[in-house]
Amino acid sequence: MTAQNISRFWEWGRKIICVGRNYADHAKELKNAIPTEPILFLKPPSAYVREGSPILVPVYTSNLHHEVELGVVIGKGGTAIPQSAAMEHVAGYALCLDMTARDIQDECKSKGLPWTLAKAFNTSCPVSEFIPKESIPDPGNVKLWLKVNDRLRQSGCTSQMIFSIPYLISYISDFITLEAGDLILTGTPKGVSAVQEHDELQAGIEDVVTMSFRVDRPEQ
Ligand SMILES: CC(=O)CC(=O)C(=O)O
Ligand SMILES: [Mg+2]
Repeated sequence: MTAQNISRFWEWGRKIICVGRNYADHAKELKNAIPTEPILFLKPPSAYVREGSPILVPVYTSNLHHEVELGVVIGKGGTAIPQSAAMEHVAGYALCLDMTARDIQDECKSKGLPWTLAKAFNTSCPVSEFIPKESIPDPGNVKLWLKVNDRLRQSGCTSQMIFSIPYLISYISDFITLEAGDLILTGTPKGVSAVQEHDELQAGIEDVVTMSFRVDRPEQ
């Protein structure tokens, strides 16, 4: 195997592990209980989409939501990683969107079914360029924002997370072995809302990165 460059982590074909309801203000806006333990779900590597390519609205949803999130890129794998060593496993970060077919998620929730079709479809994980670890000295205190067609929809700070990044790395690695190239989506702050075909999404981490994506329908 040729040497892989972590700054192109989306090409590694590794796991995307997502944390749900990690911000109390978002849990409340969807009338969900505040979790006492992290809620986890997965996206496949085929969910990645990079700037220059569109976010495609699945044909089966009429309520596709944006969720802006800080992504943590794992640089060194491990199992049962203690919180005290967790940050040694981080290579860097990425700004991410957890695109969610909210109507499908609501239906799955009411039937007690998994969220796969709501969360893991193609292009459900737009990502920014790789952000080296040194560029975000305190990942527990960074401001995230998202605009749709120039209107601010989400603005939050990772200091509002219920479970910290070291806690999440340690918790996840107790159940799922982390590997270099894995990405952890750390949850979204409040302000999630629907997007439509032709919308322009812009998102950023204050003073660090911005990215933009257009929303489209797949060709039939
Ligand atoms: C209710 C959700 O979709 C959970 C989620 O993904 C989040 O970021 O919170
Ligand atoms: Mg999310």
